[in-house]
Amino acid sequence: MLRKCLVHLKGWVALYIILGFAIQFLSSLGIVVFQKILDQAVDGTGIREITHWIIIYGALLGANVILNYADEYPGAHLSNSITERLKILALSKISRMDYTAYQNMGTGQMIKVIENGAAAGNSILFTFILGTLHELLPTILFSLFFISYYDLRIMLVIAGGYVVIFVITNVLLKYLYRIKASVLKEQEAMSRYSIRGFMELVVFRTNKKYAQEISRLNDTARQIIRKSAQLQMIHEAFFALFELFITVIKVIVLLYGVKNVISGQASVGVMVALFMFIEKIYAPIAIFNVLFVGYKLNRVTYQRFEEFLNAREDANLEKGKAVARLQGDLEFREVSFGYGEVQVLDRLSFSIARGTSVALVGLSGSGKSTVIKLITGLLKKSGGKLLVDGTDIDELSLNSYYDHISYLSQDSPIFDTTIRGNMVFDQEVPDDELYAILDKVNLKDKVLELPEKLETMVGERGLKLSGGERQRLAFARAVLQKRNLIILDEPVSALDNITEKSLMGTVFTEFRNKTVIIIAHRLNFISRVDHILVMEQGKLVGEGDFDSLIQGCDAFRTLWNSGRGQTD
Ligand SMILES: Nc1ncnc2c1ncn2[C@@H]1O[C@H](COP(=O)(O)OP(=O)(O)OP(=O)(O)O)[C@@H](O)[C@H]1O
Repeated sequence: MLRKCLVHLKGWVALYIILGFAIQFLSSLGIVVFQKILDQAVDGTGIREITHWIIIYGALLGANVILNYADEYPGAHLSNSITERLKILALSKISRMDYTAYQNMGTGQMIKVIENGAAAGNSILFTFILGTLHELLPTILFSLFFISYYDLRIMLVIAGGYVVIFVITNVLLKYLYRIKASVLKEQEAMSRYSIRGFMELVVFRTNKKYAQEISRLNDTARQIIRKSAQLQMIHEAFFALFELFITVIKVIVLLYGVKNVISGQASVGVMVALFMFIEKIYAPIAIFNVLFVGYKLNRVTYQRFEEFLNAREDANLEKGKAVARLQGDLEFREVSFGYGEVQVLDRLSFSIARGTSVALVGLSGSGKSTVIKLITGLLKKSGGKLLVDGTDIDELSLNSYYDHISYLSQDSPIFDTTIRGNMVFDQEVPDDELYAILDKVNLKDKVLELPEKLETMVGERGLKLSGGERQRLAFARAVLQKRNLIILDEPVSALDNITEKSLMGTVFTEFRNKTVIIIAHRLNFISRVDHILVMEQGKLVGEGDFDSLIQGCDAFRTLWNSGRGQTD
């Protein structure tokens, strides 16, 4: 994935590296020119000759300033592109991900894995790989080259010392990995605990859950802080170790340098230049060591992101027979489904004829939503056949199937855009038509009252609307879509009885001759549907119209008499 990112940005990468080499070459050349100026001054060369070199020195420094400034642009472009690209990759992964893999991961944990992973990916590519190629490598190469030009032995000692430190680093790294992996796990747990608290203020406040969650977070945070401090100290130890090594080299160079200057074997300029190169080489080698440790640790984080990117995908989204037209005939033939070992549906069989309205009823946990998720292709059956217009759903391309269905779930059926955007996405539909539909779902007056009317932004998950208004707006979208299969998963749970009655009236007129599948706990409108399926513990225990079920199905009668079906 990271390689793909680099290839995608190859032009910028090449420019960034070339600029890095140019900057370091000019800067090293500057030191050599400085050494010449110093030695000529000590030797008593004429001022005209020296001025000539000083102008060259100034020009080199000036050119370097300009290149350094120009270098900022590709740097900023690359660092931002990498993070954003990885986040886009993550969202596009979710668009293809198998639904059960998505459920298993959990939103809070997934967000942390993505955030950490994108940041780690950026550190690996930009900070480590590109940072090494752009700055560290040219600095080290040019410095070693020029040091060897003055004294080959010093160059060899520095290069050898570096190898020793690098080996020690690698040994210590194994210990660091373990701490890092456990910090990551704690961070993901923290995100998992906190994300619902951030998102669902009302539920948490009224259930007085915040105190418990905050105490849980406190424990986790303490672990993270302790382990992160440990990590930081070990990390910094690499830097300190190398600094110590370079200090020894500097003392040795000073000792020999002063001796050679006194005996006339070396010039002051050469000694100063050597010191400048050692200073120059010290920082990148130490930084490389730290970056290398950072890189190895980031790989641990990135691996978790990669596991997410490699999560199972829904093979049916694109592959399979394209659905050009959907009539809306559905048939479950001995369909079974389970979550792991737990069997939820057991050889379920029923048919839904095109153009009919069907209600799925049953006690909580009886398997209604599971049936809907199988019909929408989110869950995959473990046995039997689920036929859509005579073809098994596993053979259909789901993305083409979705062009023909309207699905309204009970929670957040709204997107963070305008009222218009929620109804039509990006289609052009005249305002008159939109208001006519809003009228049908009892939302026209509300929208006309808003200062920005159809252009009003509804907020994240439609939070600026009431629950019932959100559901009615989602209904307006379904009416406008004019699809042949309409799936309504608890569509009226947030509505009062009067609005519910009027909206269900709209359903039966607007969706006449379409296949409509409704899940509902409240059975107020149940006598109006063509067919009712009664579920109990993953099995069908009755089906028929209202009258026949009231007379012949105990489970249905119990549900009806339990008060759910009584209109106020
Ligand atoms: N992700 C899951 N992992 C494991 N079991 C699950 C999962 N989702 C649902 N179940 C189980 O599957 C069974 C059927 O659940 P389902 O959501 O289909 O019921 P339902 O009839 O729609 O319930 P409700 O009316 O409460 O929404 C339940 O026993 C539930 O505990």
